[in-house]
Amino acid sequence: MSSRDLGGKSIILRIEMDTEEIKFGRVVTAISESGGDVIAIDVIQTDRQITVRDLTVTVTETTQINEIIDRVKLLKGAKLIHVSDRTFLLHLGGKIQMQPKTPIKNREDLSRVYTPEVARICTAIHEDKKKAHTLTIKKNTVAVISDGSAVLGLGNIGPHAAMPVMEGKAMLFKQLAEVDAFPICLDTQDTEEIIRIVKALSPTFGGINLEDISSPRCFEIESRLNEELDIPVFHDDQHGTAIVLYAALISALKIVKKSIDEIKVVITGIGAAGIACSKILMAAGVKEIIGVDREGALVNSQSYNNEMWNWYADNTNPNQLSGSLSDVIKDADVFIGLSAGGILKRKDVENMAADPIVFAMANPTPEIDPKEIEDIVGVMATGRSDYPNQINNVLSFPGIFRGALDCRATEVNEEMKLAAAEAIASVITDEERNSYYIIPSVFNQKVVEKVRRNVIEAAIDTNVARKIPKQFRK
Ligand SMILES: NC(=O)c1ccc[n+]([C@@H]2O[C@H](COP(=O)([O-])OP(=O)(O)OC[C@H]3O[C@@H](n4cnc5c(N)ncnc54)[C@H](O)[C@@H]3O)[C@@H](O)[C@H]2O)c1
Ligand SMILES: O=C(O)C[C@H](O)C(=O)O
Ligand SMILES: [Mg+2]
Repeated sequence: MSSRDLGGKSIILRIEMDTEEIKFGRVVTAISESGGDVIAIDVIQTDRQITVRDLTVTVTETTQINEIIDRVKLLKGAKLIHVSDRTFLLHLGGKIQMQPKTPIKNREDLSRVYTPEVARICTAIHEDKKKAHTLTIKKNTVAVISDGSAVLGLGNIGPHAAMPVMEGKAMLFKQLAEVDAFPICLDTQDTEEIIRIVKALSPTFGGINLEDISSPRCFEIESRLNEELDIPVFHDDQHGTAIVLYAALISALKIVKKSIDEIKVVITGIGAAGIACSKILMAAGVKEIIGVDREGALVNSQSYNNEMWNWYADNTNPNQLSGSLSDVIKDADVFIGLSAGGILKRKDVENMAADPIVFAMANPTPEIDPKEIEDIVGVMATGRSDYPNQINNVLSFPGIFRGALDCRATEVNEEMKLAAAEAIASVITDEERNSYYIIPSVFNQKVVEKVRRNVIEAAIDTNVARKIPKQFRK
């Protein structure tokens, strides 16, 4: 695969040219020398001397966009009128909208959906609260709630800046699983206040997907809400990620022919995702996990100002390896990155055991660029959609909530999470599996249906389903 196939971004440059001063070919050459690839040309206006063209240009790195702009501005006879970034264009006005299910065409419709007839529905729900599940959007609606404190790997960028990610999650819920999801970004990072607000919002929703809330606050917020609410509360960055990671690791180990109880795993970023992934791997039989955060490997001889880290240090790193990532990664079979872009070096991967598995899952920039190590890895994966092997929680959250809503589950318990991981892993057959295809694509239609089915079965088996969907009745 060429580097151009990976991570392409495109911009449209509107350029006015004085044909007596500059030839079009010079403009194209300048763009390509700055790393851009002109993939389409639209003539907007032309007369004998002046022509205006829109050039669609793809780049592999965002930094190349500025280089191209600066270079074109220097060309004598060419004037850059404007630059449109297609990603920004797509975000104008946000990415989702509300739509009524039925039109209000006349007075009769009006009195049904609204006063006076709607009052009968309100009274029915007042008399039997369960009816909210059938007579309101609660049946099919999930809140995607963030406080903007750990947005992708961008960190604490606040609630306004978190919104595009939450809108994106809402789109995916709808497109992949027909779940109506509503993004809500809170202007508070106070644990108690978040718990209070989410509880107060909960009557509207059939489930709560917590997103991009940093650790350790995310643990308390999720567990308290789960105790206090009767609808599923699921922190996507913890469990959604762990489920998909586990499915991908089962598959990758088959390729490198290693057994789960013999591998040494190094995980960077001992936050929400890193801790949840570690726990699922321990439950699956991994014996040696070393967690590395900013100050190096977590060891139980140290006491941390973070209860989760103290627990983590007591329950991992059996050989008490200490030091930096480069120190502890020697002979590791698996690297799992859930920290920040660019922190893993080629030298570190060279020091790993034979056929190393590298899952660099930080978003949007992975811990290492796959191109740097493609010749030395056994299996490589990232969290991004523009590289092969996308290990991203989008493979789990749509199907999990689809299943949970369909059986009106009161929670998403451990059995349901494991069942979801098995469902994802089962989509790829032994014949299909190869090092570039360890995990199904987000667009593989079998994923949501298999996850949904497994989640409902596990919910029924563990008595957390309040409704048995028809196809599951014995
Ligand atoms: N691919 C996926 O599906 C997926 C899912 C969840 C999270 N992630 C990614 O994982 C990362 C962490 O997300 P989170 O929700 O756990 O956030 P978090 O804030 O809860 O945890 C991040 C942890 O990484 C540590 N960290 C940051 N920079 C580091 C560095 N240079 N070296 C070592 N440790 C470092 C932080 O100290 C923190 O403990 C983000 O990049 C996020 O995009 C990916
Ligand atoms: O949003 C994503 O792409 C995955 C994950 O939830 C993350 O925070 O990185
Ligand atoms: Mg997230």
